[in-house]
Amino acid sequence: MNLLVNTEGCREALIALEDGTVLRGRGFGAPGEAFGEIVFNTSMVGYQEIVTDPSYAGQIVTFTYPQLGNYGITSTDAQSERPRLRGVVAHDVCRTPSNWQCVQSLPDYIAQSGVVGIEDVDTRALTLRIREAGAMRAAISTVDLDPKSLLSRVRSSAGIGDHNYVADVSCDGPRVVHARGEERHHVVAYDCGMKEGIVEHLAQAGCEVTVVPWDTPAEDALALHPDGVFFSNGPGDPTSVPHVPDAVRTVLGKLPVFGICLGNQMIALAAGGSIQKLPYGHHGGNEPVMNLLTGRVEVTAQNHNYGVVFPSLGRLVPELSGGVAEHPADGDLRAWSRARIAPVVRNERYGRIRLTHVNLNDGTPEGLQFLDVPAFAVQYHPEARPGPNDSAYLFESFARLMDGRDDYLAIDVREGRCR
Ligand SMILES: NC(=O)CC[C@H](N)C(=O)O
Repeated sequence: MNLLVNTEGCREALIALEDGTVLRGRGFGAPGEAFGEIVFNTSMVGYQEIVTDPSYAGQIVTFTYPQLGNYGITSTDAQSERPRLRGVVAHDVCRTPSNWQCVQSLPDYIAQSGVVGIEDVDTRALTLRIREAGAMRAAISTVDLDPKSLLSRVRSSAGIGDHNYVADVSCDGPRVVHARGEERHHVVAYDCGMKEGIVEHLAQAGCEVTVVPWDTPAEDALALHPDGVFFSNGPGDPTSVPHVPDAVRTVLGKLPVFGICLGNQMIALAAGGSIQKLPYGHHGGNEPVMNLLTGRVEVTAQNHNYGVVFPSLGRLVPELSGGVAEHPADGDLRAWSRARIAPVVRNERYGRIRLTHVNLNDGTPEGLQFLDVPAFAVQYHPEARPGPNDSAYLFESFARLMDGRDDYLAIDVREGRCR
């Protein structure tokens, strides 16, 4: 019998939310305090990929799956060099993981990076609060155990939009990742907090990838003579990120462009579109999305709080939108998926832009294709770290766009499967 008692998990801790919710639990990870925006993630596996996803910078993540850390931390699954989120909220955390690849426990891993965790929390109740009140400011503390005091400090803390988190998580200088197998194209990838899984998928699609810092002038990127430019995922409020929409604008029309998540938002902003904050975002591994060009539904991995307002990109072109001249009055884009139409708007800067993907849970836009310049983007995560591989074909789509093909998006999902 193992008589060793691990006292590390016995620290008392509080979590306080801006709406007045305060829950008591036990600390794990680093002791101390974490202030940030609270969101919930519904993935059932993949906590290592989630805690190392740079898009969570500035956020506290509540895991709805009740047990966290069972298979430990491996040397292969991290999406960046260290945990990037501010805090972790869990129901039950495992300190004795079991997995042949395990190199460390989750609590030790996040402690090393100063990330504070709280467990023994009713994460279902907490998630219902976030669903009702929306993503909001919150704090975990193992030092301030007075609910009133912690709550008032949460209410006077900075909001996520007050800081450009992209600058915190991007790389310091360029690096090159070689294509797997035969090199088909050279891509410059703007690292706004780029997940390692995206770099790998681009390399697997035959791209030599030059990863560059987020604020690289577009002229410097073009001077590398790439075949295409990629704009990555990243943290925070997209309207607080300077430079990148300008870089998109310089590149659009000159070279093929692909964007994922924050990259999609940067491309929409470059086209003069607007961004809205969703109530509690999409953070999980089972969001159904319809590809309006093929009618296929992809089960997707997602992690975003903001979304593009599709009508803000332009007026509908009825002859390319099944004769429809008005955007759906309630803003629910599932009307287009039911009608099996991929509507097209006329954008003042870039001409025709097509809606290619729609979220079937809430009718928000998930993909855009520019018809008069070579560019497309998705709001979700085709690299799926963690998540299903249904959308991995989009990396092959980018390669085909760089080959000059028009039909690059309407490919069978099975052709793009992860190798
Ligand atoms: N994963 C991402 O790129 C997220 C984009 C942006 N920070 C959002 O929350 O919407």
